[in-house]
Amino acid sequence: MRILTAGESHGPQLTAIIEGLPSQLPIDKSLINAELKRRQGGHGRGRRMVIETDQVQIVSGVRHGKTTGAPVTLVIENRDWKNWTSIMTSDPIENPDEVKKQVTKPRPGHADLNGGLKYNHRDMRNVLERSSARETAMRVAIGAIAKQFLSHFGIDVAGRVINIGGVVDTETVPESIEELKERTENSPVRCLDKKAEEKMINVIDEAKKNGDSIGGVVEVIVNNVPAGLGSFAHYDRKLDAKIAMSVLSINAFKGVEFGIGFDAANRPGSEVHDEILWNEEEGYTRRTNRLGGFEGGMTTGMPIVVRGVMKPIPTLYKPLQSVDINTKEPFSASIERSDSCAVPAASVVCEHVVALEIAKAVSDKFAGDYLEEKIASFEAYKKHLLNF
Ligand SMILES: Cc1cc2nc3c(=O)[nH]c(=O)nc-3n(C[C@H](O)[C@H](O)[C@H](O)COP(=O)(O)O)c2cc1C
Ligand SMILES: C=C(O[C@@H]1CC(C(=O)O)=C[C@@H](OP(=O)(O)O)[C@H]1O)C(=O)O
Repeated sequence: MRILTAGESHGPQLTAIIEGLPSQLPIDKSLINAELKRRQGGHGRGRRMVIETDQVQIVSGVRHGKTTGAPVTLVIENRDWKNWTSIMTSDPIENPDEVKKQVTKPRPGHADLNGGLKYNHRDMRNVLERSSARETAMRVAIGAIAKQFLSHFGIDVAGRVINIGGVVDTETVPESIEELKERTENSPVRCLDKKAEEKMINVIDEAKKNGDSIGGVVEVIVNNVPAGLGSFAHYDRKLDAKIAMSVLSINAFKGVEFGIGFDAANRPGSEVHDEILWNEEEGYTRRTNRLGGFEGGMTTGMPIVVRGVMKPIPTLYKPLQSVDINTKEPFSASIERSDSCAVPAASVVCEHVVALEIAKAVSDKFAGDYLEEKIASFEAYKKHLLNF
């Protein structure tokens, strides 16, 4: 599967092309829109989310509700475009007043300065438009199609928030993924524990009041993954590595761990590795899942448990030292519209980027140009797993 996204945050639209989906895959647009709505929510989001009501348009590759095997093109319009048309389109030479609106004050923590230096943009709007996490709306739409594909293989993906600004949700994940979904859906910060939820909301409100921002940790769980997705044979076929790359590609994500993750450094091997069991109904299973579903770049058949840490949002109302690239003078940050915490939204994004990597791995392993052909290959492999 190959995927390309394009589009500026305040341009007319986001676009994606997905190539390599099998034909005959039913696509339910309302399920994609429901995921887009989930991404727009969460306590701590800024005013932009009041303007946008993200809806996907499918403009190629799907006919009568099913993929044809041709590239699928998705479009999400930016409602905010109408408020930015002049800034986005006026020529600064013809309209010198527009020069005043150029972005010359880079924000520490955002892509502004490095992007300006690299691409020689003295108006760093040319950087921020594309480095904006607006792009994650399209990543969710693509991931929502990946989830629909995975549902035919019984694979289910869900996510939650486990830390905001140091307030940790220590509640264990319920065994039923449906229960996990329902409980996090009813939380404005997408966590499980109600006491932690209240504290997380307070931490976000406090940060906002102080002109500051706050980050956190999200967790994604993937159930019913067969053993053997990915490969040990070459570095760029290791599925845990691909997932790690995808999680780190989410704006503001700075670290990834699987299962007990970094805590593995503090334990002896006997308290890290997952003992192997066998029974007739399930074949090979594990006594524990401390490695989060991966050994040797391949799935073990246990649930995948992956976490990502998001740094606090860079755009602050409280000034941080920076330099105007024209005057070279220090400045105090001007007040701009921004999220104060986007960790709950990012947990939805994380679910979808992980879903896409799993979908690619399933699609690679189970041959077929149409869905039923892939399912037949998957069923044969499941028999092999039981007979091995
Ligand atoms: C869902 C989401 C919403 C975000 N909203 C904002 C925002 O409102 N303001 C901001 O400065 N950064 C926001 N960010 C983070 C920036 O996009 C990110 O820090 C920037 O692209 C620089 O990339 P890096 O932090 O990965 O180095 C958001 C990130 C995500 C995932
Ligand atoms: C538009 C989205 O998030 C944006 C991500 C973002 C950034 O710098 O990453 C900055 C803000 O953009 P704006 O300045 O237009 O308010 C967020 O609103 C979105 O999530 O759909």
